Amino acid sequence: MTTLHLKNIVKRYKSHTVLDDLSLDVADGERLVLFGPSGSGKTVLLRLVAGVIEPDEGRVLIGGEDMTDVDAEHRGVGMAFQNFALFPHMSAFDNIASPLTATRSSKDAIAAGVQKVAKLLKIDHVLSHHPKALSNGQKQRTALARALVGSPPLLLLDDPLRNVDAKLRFEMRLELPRLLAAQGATVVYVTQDYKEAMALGDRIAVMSQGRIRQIGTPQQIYNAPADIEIARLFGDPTINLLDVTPQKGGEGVFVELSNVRVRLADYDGDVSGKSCVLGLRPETIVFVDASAPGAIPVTVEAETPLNEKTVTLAMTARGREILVSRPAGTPGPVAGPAHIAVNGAQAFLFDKASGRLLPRVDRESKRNGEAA
Ligand SMILES: Nc1ncnc2c1ncn2[C@@H]1O[C@H](COP(=O)(O)OP(=O)(O)OP(=O)(O)O)[C@@H](O)[C@H]1O
Repeated sequence: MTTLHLKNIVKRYKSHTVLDDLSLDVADGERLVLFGPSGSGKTVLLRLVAGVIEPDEGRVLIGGEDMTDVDAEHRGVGMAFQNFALFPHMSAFDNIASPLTATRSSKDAIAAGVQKVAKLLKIDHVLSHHPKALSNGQKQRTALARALVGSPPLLLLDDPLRNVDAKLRFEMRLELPRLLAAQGATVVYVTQDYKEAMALGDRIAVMSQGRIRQIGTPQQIYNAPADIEIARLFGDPTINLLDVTPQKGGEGVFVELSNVRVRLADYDGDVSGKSCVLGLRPETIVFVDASAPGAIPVTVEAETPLNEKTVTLAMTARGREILVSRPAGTPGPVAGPAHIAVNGAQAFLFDKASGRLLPRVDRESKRNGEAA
């Protein structure tokens, strides 16, 4: 295990600033996921940590040591990239063994090391095969095995599941955390898949345009996305976003949806009269009877049954579209008039002009303040 510190990294390609004064601290043994849209700079950042490319400005510290000017092979880093990058003329065994061969380990030690990691990744039966005789999933595991075999204290994984089929990706998403924990390395893991990010990361750094926009645990980011763009990146189906102007009434702050008041318990009067965007996760909305308190009339337009959930598109009287998600197998309306209820305590308010999440009332400190 080791630590990684990036200090004020700048990387430019001609006039294009790809990494823009980026700083990042990864703790000993932490699994940090770099998550962001295509082109946000994730791969460049990883290659820079590996020592494959140099920053224009800033420092890279591994285990507290300044490695900015140290060659890739002397950084003690294991890497696996999305395109596998296996040597085509070598067997899977030799591919996996290559980092150990480079350090002149004994033949027995190499064989034992390769066998152990190949068994862990369930590719011990294809070790004699050349890459062209391996499935994509086996290639991906071979590349991963090569990254793991030298037990590097810092492991860099660049979207290693991108080129594998959905079934294997699902399995690996379950297996990888255990595997990486057993390895005991500090891990920086790149993905464009928010589910993978949430399954694998102790923390997630959300990147966009060469900067880290938010960093936190998966739950922190899901439950308090820093802005609308991040809220949209996490969640399937995507979060509902509705223009609203909160008001203050006797019972606190509320917004009106089809003339029905939805109380926002986590917000105070500061947001009253502001142009806002209300964020509602589809899984926090439920279908209810017309007589239920807070029932909002809608028309059900379409229903999409997926494996684990059913997603319904509903339309309010004012023509606002709302997605509702419920676990598969639970009953709900298929078409026509219906009613939904919104849980205001699980809603977000974003400032419409800046897109930033508006601060919620810290109930704990409020309570303490009142007690004092
Ligand atoms: N060698 C290079 N020369 C010029 N521009 C480059 C080079 N390498 C990367 N870039 C640019 O840097 C930006 C960030 O690229 P990067 O590969 O890091 O994105 P990414 O977030 O990893 O995307 P993806 O998820 O699609 O892999 C892109 O605009 C890319 O075109």
